[in-house]
Amino acid sequence: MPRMIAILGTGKMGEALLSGLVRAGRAADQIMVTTRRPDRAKALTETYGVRVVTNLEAAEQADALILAVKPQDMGTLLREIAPVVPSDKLVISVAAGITTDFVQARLGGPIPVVRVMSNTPVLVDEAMSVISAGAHAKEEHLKLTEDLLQPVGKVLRIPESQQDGATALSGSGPAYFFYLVEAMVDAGILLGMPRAAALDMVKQSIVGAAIMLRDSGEHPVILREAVTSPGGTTIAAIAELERHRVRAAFLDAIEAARDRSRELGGTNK
Ligand SMILES: NC(=O)C1=CN([C@@H]2O[C@H](COP(=O)(O)OP(=O)(O)OC[C@H]3O[C@@H](n4cnc5c(N)ncnc54)[C@H](O)[C@@H]3O)[C@@H](O)[C@H]2O)C=CC1
Ligand SMILES: O=C(O)[C@@H]1CCC=N1
Repeated sequence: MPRMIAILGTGKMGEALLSGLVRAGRAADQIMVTTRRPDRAKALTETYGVRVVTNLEAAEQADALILAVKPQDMGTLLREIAPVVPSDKLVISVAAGITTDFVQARLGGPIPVVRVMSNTPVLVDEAMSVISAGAHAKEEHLKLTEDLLQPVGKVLRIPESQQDGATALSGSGPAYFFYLVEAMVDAGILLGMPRAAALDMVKQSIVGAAIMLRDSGEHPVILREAVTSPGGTTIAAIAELERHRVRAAFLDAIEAARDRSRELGGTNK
């Protein structure tokens, strides 16, 4: 395990990872964070007891760097820290679209880079994190990355060529489920239910369905068929979803997210 870890760019994702490291038992004095805003620095120190440092201090002093700035800010950050990052430092990038080649080229030298796409359920130790090794990252670097991420959820190794797809599927994935919940609650309102009651019904349904899917080992088609009585209510709803081409909309939507991930990597200089 790296003795000192630094998170550079501690926004929503950076903080989610920070909270996971702390819950997993890492001492606050073994984590450094960087931010752009002084009020954010104060809040992170007060909440987690971690040291807020500059990007250069983090890059010099930490054994592993987690880069969690937006893809659009990655080029600037890498240019800033490149002069002080030694070639044996593990660099983990969690940014959508940013390739390990992009990071290596800007840091210079044979730096071990691991690309990660996680998601916000890191906050409840139920993240889906997918990881890929850059050209100079070895088994030990993948193992270290897994050790960091396993306490906050599931970790899967994938080829880097699948990272943009995974970003669209599991990185953005939680947002699709929240969107679905919003839409279903609206349907409850349309049917005359109080908002709070509709939200309770939908939340418990999605949690129950998610746990069945995870724990039963059954295929989702089987689970859906078990709900769908012949001539019943569910098939009436499914018929409307099919009529509105909701499945096709998901295929197009996730393809668009994959394309946007590629674009974010490509447009950054
Ligand atoms: N939000 C999400 O669900 C997920 C986000 N990601 C990735 O995580 C990264 C961050 O995303 P969010 O946390 O949503 O964005 P965010 O905007 O909340 O966080 C980025 C943070 O980096 C800081 N920052 C920017 N440039 C900096 C610099 N040079 N030095 C220090 N701090 C700097 C910003 O002030 C901000 O606090 C992105 O690359 C995104 O693709 C990955 C998976 C899921
Ligand atoms: O929306 C985004 O760009 C980030 C990457 C995956 C989830 N959120």
